[in-house]
Amino acid sequence: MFLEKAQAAVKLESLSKRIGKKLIIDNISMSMNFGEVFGLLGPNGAGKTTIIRMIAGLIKPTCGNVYINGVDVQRDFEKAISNIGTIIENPEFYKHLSGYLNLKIMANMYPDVNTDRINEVVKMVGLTNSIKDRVRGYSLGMRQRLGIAAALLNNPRVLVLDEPTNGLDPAGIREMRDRLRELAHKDGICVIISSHLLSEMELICDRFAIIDKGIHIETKDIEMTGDNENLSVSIEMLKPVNPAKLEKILSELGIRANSISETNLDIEQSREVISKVIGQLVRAEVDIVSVIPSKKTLEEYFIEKTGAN
Ligand SMILES: Nc1ncnc2c1ncn2[C@@H]1O[C@H](COP(=O)(O)OP(=O)(O)OP(=O)(O)O)[C@@H](O)[C@H]1O
Repeated sequence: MFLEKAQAAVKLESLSKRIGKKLIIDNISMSMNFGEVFGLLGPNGAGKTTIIRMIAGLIKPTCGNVYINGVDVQRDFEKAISNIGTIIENPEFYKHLSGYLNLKIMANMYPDVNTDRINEVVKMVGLTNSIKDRVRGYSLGMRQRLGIAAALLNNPRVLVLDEPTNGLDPAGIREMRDRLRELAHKDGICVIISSHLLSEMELICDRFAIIDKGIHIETKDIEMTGDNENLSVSIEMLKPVNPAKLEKILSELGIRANSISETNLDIEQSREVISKVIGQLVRAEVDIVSVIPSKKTLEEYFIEKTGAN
């Protein structure tokens, strides 16, 4: 267990892919860990699917290496790939059969997958109550989850999903998010997903890499997409206050607001200064209703980093 934690689940080392004259992936290096949901974020055509296909061993890199749990995919393909469960394209099922029978048929492809394991993966993706129903009656979200169950049959340590939220409604996306986070955080699986739907990725991922035109722009913790040093907050007041009074309080602290009205004050300052402002307002008998931090969205962050419009 200790070894698994120390070892990257997936390591990309100077990875490039050229198709014809086009350099689709340009010298990408990054690592994904066990127990995390890792996102590949980028606009259409950025190269996310190409990276995922190389991780899953479906296409070969032009140069560089992919290691799965320390095993080089090029050198020891079978051993490396035995650690991976993947859904790259929409999985096909026999619609007239139950979810359970579909899994049973797929389980026959593996030597060690028994009924217990089938029941286990069904539970992991939250399909226990409907697994005996025909797939024809499943919602898209349920089919996606059945696909994940199929990808988990062989007990992979790495799960790779290309655009898993595609086409799902908000409830389906929430369900998918909860399942994927549980697989990572509870079962210790490294879950890698790609998407260009930034707001959803912000909710699902622990870390994400921004990819643009085949280039790795940077990797970030989701927690760090908010401004590290300064925090933007909106302070709402119960009763109208003369803005001049508010301005005076701020100027005594040597700061200015982004905007001031009789009932609202927007400031962007360090946590310490924000705390002082709140203290001064309270001492000046300004009744505060709420202080709401406005976190930078992933979308704003992404646009800032890639200059995309
Ligand atoms: N077999 C191929 N032959 C030629 N070009 C290709 C091939 N596969 C991918 N590409 C090109 O490589 C680039 C990256 O494609 P890729 O599908 O990896 O992007 P993506 O980030 O997954 O995009 P999307 O979000 O639209 O799925 C695109 O410009 C695409 O046209």
